[in-house]
Amino acid sequence: MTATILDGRATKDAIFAELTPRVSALTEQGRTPGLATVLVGDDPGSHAYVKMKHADCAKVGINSIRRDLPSDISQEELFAVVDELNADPACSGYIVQLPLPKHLDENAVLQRIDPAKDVDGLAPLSLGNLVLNEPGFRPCTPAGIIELLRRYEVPLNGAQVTVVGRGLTVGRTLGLLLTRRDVNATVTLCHTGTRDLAAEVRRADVVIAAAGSPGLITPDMVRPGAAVLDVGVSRVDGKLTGDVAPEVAEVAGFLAPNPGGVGPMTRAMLVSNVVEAAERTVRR
Ligand SMILES: Nc1nc2c(c(=O)[nH]1)N[C@@H](CN(C=O)c1ccc(C(=O)N[C@@H](CCC(=O)O)C(=O)O)cc1)CN2
Repeated sequence: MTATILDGRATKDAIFAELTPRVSALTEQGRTPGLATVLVGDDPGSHAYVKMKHADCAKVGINSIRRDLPSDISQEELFAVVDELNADPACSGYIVQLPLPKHLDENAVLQRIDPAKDVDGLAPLSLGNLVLNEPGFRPCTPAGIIELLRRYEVPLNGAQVTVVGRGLTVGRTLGLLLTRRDVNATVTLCHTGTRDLAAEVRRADVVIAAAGSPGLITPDMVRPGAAVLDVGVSRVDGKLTGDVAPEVAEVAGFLAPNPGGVGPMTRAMLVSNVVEAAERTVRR
């Protein structure tokens, strides 16, 4: 068996094609959406992601604003940038690229983002809305994973999903989205304290690997026919390496590779959230 590839790049392009007329309609009304990014420091991965986000904006006709800041910026100086973007009418929404340098309080920064502009869905109010099942922006990677599975018709209703990794941007928030009534999956959230990871992965219909541990998921751990999504990011000898061993493609029914799977979907969901933020904004 060779897995059907869950092609995140093609799916992102399809989503962009759906979003472009909505952006054009806003532009005709003088309400072109604007995405701002806040990038602190010189981490090459973060720089690459931010560059891709601005290229995406250009593709669909969204304005972009960049705030690239030095790694020794103080908390107060960073707050001032956040406050400026909260007040800027040209900015429909913005993201603070994570992780931030260790001396900065990430949670305090996320807390300061205007919830109406939180297109990353990672600020406390957005996370609270997710827990309470209230409308609001959803975190981009979990939303992208569910959208990718939906478009390839991988069943989630009643499915056993094993998520590996409990980070904020993927595992923790994905568990909340997958267990909503409208998705209805049963979720096992694994982490470094999980006693028998292989057993948890083996009983899954869908495996989402987001541990950042190269080659962690091996073919013997995967139930034949299962859907496997590789979200882990590590650099091995300068090369992007995922959590899923390449041989898993011979056992899985569906595979979201890394790169080319969930990463582009994260960006598609971000652009979608920016368009929604601009549509919600009442003209002054
Ligand atoms: N504020 C946030 N910070 C981070 C998030 C996030 O959702 N919000 N998630 C990750 C990084 N991330 C988004 O910022 C991200 C990861 C991957 C990709 C992507 O398109 N990857 C490509 C390949 C990239 C490469 O070759 O290096 C792919 O998978 O095909 C986009 C965005 C952490 N920080």
